Amino acid sequence: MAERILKYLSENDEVNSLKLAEIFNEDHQKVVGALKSIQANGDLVIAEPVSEKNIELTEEGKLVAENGSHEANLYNLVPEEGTPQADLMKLPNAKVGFSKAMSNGWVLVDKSANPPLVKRKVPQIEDLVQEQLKLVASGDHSKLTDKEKADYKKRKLIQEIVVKSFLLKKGPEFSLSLQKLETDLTSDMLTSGSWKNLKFKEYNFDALGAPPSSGFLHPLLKVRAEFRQIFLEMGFKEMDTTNYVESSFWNFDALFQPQQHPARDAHDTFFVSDPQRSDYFPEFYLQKVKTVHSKGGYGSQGYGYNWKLEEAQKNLLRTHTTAVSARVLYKYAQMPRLIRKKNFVPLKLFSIDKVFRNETLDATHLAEFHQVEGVIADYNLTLGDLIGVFAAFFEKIGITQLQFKPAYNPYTEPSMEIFCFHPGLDKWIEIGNSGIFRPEMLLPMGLPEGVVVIAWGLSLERPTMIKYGFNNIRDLVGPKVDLEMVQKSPICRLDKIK
Ligand SMILES: N[C@@H](Cc1ccccc1)C(=O)O
Repeated sequence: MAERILKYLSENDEVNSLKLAEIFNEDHQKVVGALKSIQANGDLVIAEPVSEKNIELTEEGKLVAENGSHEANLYNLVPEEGTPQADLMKLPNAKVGFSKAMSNGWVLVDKSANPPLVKRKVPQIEDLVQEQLKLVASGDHSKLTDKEKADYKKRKLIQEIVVKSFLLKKGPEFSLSLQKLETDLTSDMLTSGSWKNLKFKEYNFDALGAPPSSGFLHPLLKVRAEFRQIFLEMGFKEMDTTNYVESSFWNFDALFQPQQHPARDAHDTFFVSDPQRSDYFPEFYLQKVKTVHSKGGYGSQGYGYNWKLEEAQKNLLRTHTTAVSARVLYKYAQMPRLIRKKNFVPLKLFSIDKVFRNETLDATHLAEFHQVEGVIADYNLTLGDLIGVFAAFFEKIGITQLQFKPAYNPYTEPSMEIFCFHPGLDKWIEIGNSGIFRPEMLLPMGLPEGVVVIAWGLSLERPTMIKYGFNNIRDLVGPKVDLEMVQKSPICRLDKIK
């Protein structure tokens, strides 16, 4: 094809690529493809982009061109003696057909009859609409007046399209043949020095690449990747959240949640039946947790109840990733070198993973979801720091308007619910929960007094639903998910809202 184009140009001064496609009886796209490979060889051909407006038939327009206009079809159905209007109106497209046939003066309504009859007003008609649309179909629309074009456009019978093509002329390096371009620089070419005389194909950085046949990332994973990137940019390290099964001890007790706390109830928590219990706990720490719950300490009076090991041993599907934060903070507190007062190494941690709650399922709730959690430990942190970190974190995901509402968590004091203004939905929505971990949680772990830990958590599903415009969580997670949606969803960018 490329050589045919060059030959044609050697005999003619210029030609449009659309015209060439017609002459060669080939697809225009193929001509353009061949043109690109000629251009890769150098300035053999000059190609000026041309864009022209054209009109073409819509799907409905094609039907009319083939079978006649709605008004003509209606007229043809009206018998000599007339027909009841109600019967006529049952036919497809009768409404448009009738009103056009009336305004063309083709039919009339005889109201003296009962029921009223539609009758022919003229003995014969000419279906100009069909004739003109046939012309458009054959590529000639010069006979249509602007008014007619506007009318057919309004009736959605034709549509305007922009046709892009190229005007081709000989270029300064014009030649009749193409040199084969090298795509690889080989060691042979280097040792023999032949590369000096060879022409190399240019990289096409715009190439789309072969579509992968599998391995598409689900939108949730795309948003997770974006959140992870933000945490990493802000200097956070990722916690290992690979164990979904936790003991009640780490999920609740370590977090100073009393054993009668309603969240432990089977209504909210999925308990594991096999293995039902965990046996190993760091004994020294366990005793401290027991004491702080039952008797208090560190300036707290505790809850004053009889803390039971059996309750703490119960295995469950973790209800929040804060269980992992507790484990990691405890481990950290066991590393004396890192937590020594004068050179305490501050911690910035995050995790994004699944949690499980036995909730009533509805359009926005499932029994499992992902939590995005951030934790910072250092001396002298305040609520102001917590708010400042949020401002920075949420700005990176495009949320700039934040509001906080006092809340209650057994393990944080103070606690704040985080709301953001969503310009798309035009309202304030709750996106997360946060707070400063209580001394009753941190001091039994062995963290030095004075170390403050601020933390927050949000769901991954909510921003994903907002970002991708889902109203029902079942469209995003579960057996009803449309796999094509997964393949077609674009990369998520949590762009800044200006
Ligand atoms: N764990 C809390 C979120 C949270 C994390 C850290 C601090 C405060 C709150 C929840 O499940 O909602």
